[in-house]
Amino acid sequence: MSDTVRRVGIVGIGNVGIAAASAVVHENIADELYISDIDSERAKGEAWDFADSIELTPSRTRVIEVPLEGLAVCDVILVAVTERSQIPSSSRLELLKGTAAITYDIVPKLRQAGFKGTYVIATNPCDIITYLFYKLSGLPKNHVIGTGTALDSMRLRRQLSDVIGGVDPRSISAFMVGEHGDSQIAAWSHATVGGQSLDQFEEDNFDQFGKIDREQVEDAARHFGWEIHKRKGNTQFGIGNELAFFAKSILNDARVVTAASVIQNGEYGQHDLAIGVPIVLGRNGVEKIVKYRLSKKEQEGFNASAELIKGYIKQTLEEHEEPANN
Ligand SMILES: NC(=O)C1=CN([C@@H]2O[C@H](COP(=O)(O)OP(=O)(O)OC[C@H]3O[C@@H](n4cnc5c(N)ncnc54)[C@H](O)[C@@H]3O)[C@@H](O)[C@H]2O)C=CC1
Ligand SMILES: CC(=O)C(=O)O
Repeated sequence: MSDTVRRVGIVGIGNVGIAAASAVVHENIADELYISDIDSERAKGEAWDFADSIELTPSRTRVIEVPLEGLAVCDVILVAVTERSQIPSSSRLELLKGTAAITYDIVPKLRQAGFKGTYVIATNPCDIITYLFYKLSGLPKNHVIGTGTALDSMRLRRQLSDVIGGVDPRSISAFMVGEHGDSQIAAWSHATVGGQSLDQFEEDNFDQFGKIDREQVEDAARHFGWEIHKRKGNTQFGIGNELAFFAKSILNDARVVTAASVIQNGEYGQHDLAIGVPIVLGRNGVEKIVKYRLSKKEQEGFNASAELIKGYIKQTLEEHEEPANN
């Protein structure tokens, strides 16, 4: 990582990419922001539009449009590619064919161009695409990170906040784990409010808030993305800010605990896949996977989610396997 100039890259400068770019610029996360899109003219237009606003931003982040290989100089590359305006009708998994093809195209090129930094991937289906980035990039496990259930976890804390009297979601520690998709589950066994276990908080405040309908809260968090999708055709600000937060945490060596989709080494009994779990995020990317002792029911849900991801990974690898060279 460069000590002086902080360089962040974004590949795919559509709804999500542009929201991430805006957060990077307005939070002074990078000195230089490199943006790249297959539609290079559009990306150039976005870069020039940012240049127009520089007097009014807290930083002087230079936004520069580059060809894909130009991203290789970055410390962190945020990934928000997809076939333009492809809207899944019921599951993020519907995007896999298109986004896997883009992944197989761009990652070897960036590898060839010498990228040695950290990838942060939002592209859906996030866990499977993250795994493909790991396989194709030649980078160590800790340098390939999917946003995974980070956004879902923010949704969970906000939904929970709503039913416990508006406690600031930042004072709540609660994570969704598993697939960034329908099979994700809430790790209720490890949820805390101001450091107090959620169980104890619920008991102490029963008179005021009654019993927390955990199923309803979890379901609302799991499906909230679709509620937004139904109304505006995409989600962008939650994930755009999340991507910028990941970049900031890496560049500042924040060592913050967040959910993310990362390659597993058996921490949750699973190997050789990317899946959402809590991690410590810092200069080295995944500094540590935080090992929860999930309840039996949670572990079963997590395992089912992992099996689903592994099935799609296997299928995708088979589809892209080079024919045997006889
Ligand atoms: N992980 C998460 O929590 C979230 C993930 N997403 C995902 O983020 C991705 C992006 O979504 P949107 O920005 O709404 O899509 P979009 O269609 O607005 O933008 C995608 C951009 O990728 C570009 N692109 C396509 N192929 C490319 C290539 N080979 N090289 C460079 N650029 C390429 C397109 O030209 C387009 O500008 C989707 O996969 C979406 O499902 C969206 C919201 C939340
Ligand atoms: C689109 C998506 O993955 C989300 O908003 O959760």
